[in-house]
Amino acid sequence: MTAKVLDGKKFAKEIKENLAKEIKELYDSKGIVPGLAVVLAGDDDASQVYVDMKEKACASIGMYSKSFRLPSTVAQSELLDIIDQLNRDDKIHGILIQLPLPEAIDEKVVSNRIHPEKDIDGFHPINNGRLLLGEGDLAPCTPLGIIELIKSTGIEISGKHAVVIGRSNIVGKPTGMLLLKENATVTICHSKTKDLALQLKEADIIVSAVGIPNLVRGYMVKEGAIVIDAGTRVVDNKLVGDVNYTEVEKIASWITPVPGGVGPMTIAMLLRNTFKAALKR
Ligand SMILES: Nc1nc2c(c(=O)[nH]1)N[C@@H](CN(C=O)c1ccc(C(=O)N[C@@H](CCC(=O)O)C(=O)O)cc1)CN2
Repeated sequence: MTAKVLDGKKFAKEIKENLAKEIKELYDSKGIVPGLAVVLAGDDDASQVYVDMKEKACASIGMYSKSFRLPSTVAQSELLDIIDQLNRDDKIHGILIQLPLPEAIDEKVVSNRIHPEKDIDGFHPINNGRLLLGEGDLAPCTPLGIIELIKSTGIEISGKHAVVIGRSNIVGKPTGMLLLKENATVTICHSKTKDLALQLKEADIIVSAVGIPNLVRGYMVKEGAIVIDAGTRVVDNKLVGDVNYTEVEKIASWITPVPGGVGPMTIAMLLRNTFKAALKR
């Protein structure tokens, strides 16, 4: 068997084209233009690229965007003031603090300052709590993109055994919750998991999100599994995931590439969350 490729880049483009139509309809019917504010602090190269990508994506679908590019020495109080101002700004429906933040800044304090209705990253404890309860609209973007990719295979998630590798608050845990909401039986593996291969062998769906190249090998994967690679690591100037693609594509039914799989879906879901937040106003 050779796995079919889950082309996140192509799928994200289709989602953005649909959103562009919906944004036009929203403007024509209610005069509302969804607005996203992106706050970047520090000079992390990858973050600069992601913020540029977000600005371009907004412009391409007719969404208003406003960016703040602050030095790594920015005071936490200044960041909080900016968020307070954006919380009050009627043109802004979504606020995103690009992670990682400089070390001196408390990520939790800053993220929690965003009004839950404008928290299009879905990181606020209120939105996390809603996700845990199987309610709410604003879940984190990468996990939402992962679910969309799995659904696009046409394979029913309900009743399947899904194994998520990684327990981060941004990807692993919320992906587990979203899979549970879709009635999968979910196992979350992490650095203390004793026998990863044993867990994976029973998985119909594997989502790996740890940033360890070559973690998921061909022999660990069940024939016909869907394998989603949300890991990212730069090795020799190249972006690589967690999955040994060459080995796993021979066993899986569907597989995401890195790059071009989960990454582009993150931005598509960010735009969709911002649109949803604008609809609620
Ligand atoms: N506030 C947030 N910060 C971060 C998030 C997030 O969801 N919210 N996620 C990541 C970075 N990220 C978005 O912010 C992101 C990562 C990767 C991609 C992407 O499209 N990657 C491409 C490759 C792009 C390239 O480097 O050339 C791919 O995988 O094909 C988009 C967004 C951490 N911070």
